[in-house]
Amino acid sequence: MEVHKGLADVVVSETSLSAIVEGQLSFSGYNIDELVEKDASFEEIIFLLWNSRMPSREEFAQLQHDLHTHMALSESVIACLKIQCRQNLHPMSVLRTTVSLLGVFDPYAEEMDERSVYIQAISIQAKIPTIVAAFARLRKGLDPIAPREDLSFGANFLYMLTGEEANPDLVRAYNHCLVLHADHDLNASTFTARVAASTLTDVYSCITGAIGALKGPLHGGANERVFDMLSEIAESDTRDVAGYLKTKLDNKEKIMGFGHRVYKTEDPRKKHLKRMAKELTQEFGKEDLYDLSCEVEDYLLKEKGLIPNVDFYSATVYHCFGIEHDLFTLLFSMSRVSGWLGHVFEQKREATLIRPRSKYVGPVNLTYIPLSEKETIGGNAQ
Ligand SMILES: CC(=O)SCCNC(=O)CCNC(=O)[C@H](O)C(C)(C)COP(=O)(O)OP(=O)(O)OC[C@H]1O[C@@H](n2cnc3c(N)ncnc32)[C@H](O)[C@@H]1OP(=O)(O)O
Ligand SMILES: O=C([O-])CC(=O)C(=O)O
Repeated sequence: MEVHKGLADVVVSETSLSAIVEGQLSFSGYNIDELVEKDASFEEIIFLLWNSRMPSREEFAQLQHDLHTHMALSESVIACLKIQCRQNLHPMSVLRTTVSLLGVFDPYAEEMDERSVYIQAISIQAKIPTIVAAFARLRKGLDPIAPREDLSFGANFLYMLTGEEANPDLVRAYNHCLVLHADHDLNASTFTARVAASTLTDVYSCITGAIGALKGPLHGGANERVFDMLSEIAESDTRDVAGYLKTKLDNKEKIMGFGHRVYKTEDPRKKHLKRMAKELTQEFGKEDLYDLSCEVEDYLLKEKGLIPNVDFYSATVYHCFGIEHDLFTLLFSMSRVSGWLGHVFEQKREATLIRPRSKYVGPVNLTYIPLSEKETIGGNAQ
């Protein structure tokens, strides 16, 4: 039995959502460079990932309407968020629990017909930004802000965080982030969603599992830790980039935001995020953060041949949006959920159970001794 550790390079399904070919990333045939350069809206990408084609104007308007209809949170969900504020929980755990909880309040949650599944999907997609913004405010003792029907998906999130409309440059940059993070082949969280969907379970279960997988530091959780690392270097007395990284590498620690299972020369999303990091740090007088990031990138490429992944420069970009660093991975999930849902639909249509094998390497032919025949430790029978 040949073992494919980590399923590296194993092709387990077909997809028409995203493709990585010769280092280029495309969504249903549209290169991400063009989508970003021509300012495709994140809502168009949601439609694209769910339908494998771009929307007409009418379809786009309908999707926006559906999103706005489902954005608001019920009092019950807000009450549960308040309870979670009192615990020392990571915000990704709060999101995971709250998305699962949405299913409790959704009368369609256990229905499997196409219309019900669409309502479950649109509700999850629409509510995640509202959950994140409400949680960000509640934990500071502030009231949540209701979503507005006249704002785009990204603008609404930034508005619900602060109660102020964000400036158009920031909204544009945030839309680019949403587009860039939307889907990415069979990454770990998408695979998690597809494994769950392959059992024909409900949509809430699939997305709850995917959020749990994205939270891990080797996946989406890296962006938060990138910021921890940059802060640690910046706040140290010496600001010794080379010394800091060398010690980590000598200790065989992984540097967050670097390395990738598929990309070995460049992550095609990086150039966009690096450009945005440069522009936004200039706008907000945080050039030191950008310069430090470039120093880290140069050192790791030169010394170890390591390249930044999507999580490296996104940390600096999200910081410039004024977002607390423990919420960074939630921003990622706000976008990636569009891809997860597209994959859930695709997997349900494929209707094949995902069930690989493992090679057994444990002991064999042991003799079972009943508990009653076992001596107790120290000889004292209970
Ligand atoms: C959205 C995303 O999920 S992007 C990824 C986010 N994750 C991170 O940034 C966490 C840090 N990176 C990593 O842990 C890894 O690069 C992963 C998990 C992303 C990819 O892992 P794999 O494809 O299994 O690569 P693998 O671990 O085989 O790495 C190959 C070599 O590069 C080294 N390497 C890879 N990434 C790093 C890193 N970030 N820091 C230090 N060394 C690294 C490995 O130690 C290994 O070295 P070796 O051959 O001497 O043992
Ligand atoms: O594809 C991966 O393994 C990780 C990644 O870059 C992503 O999920 O965006």
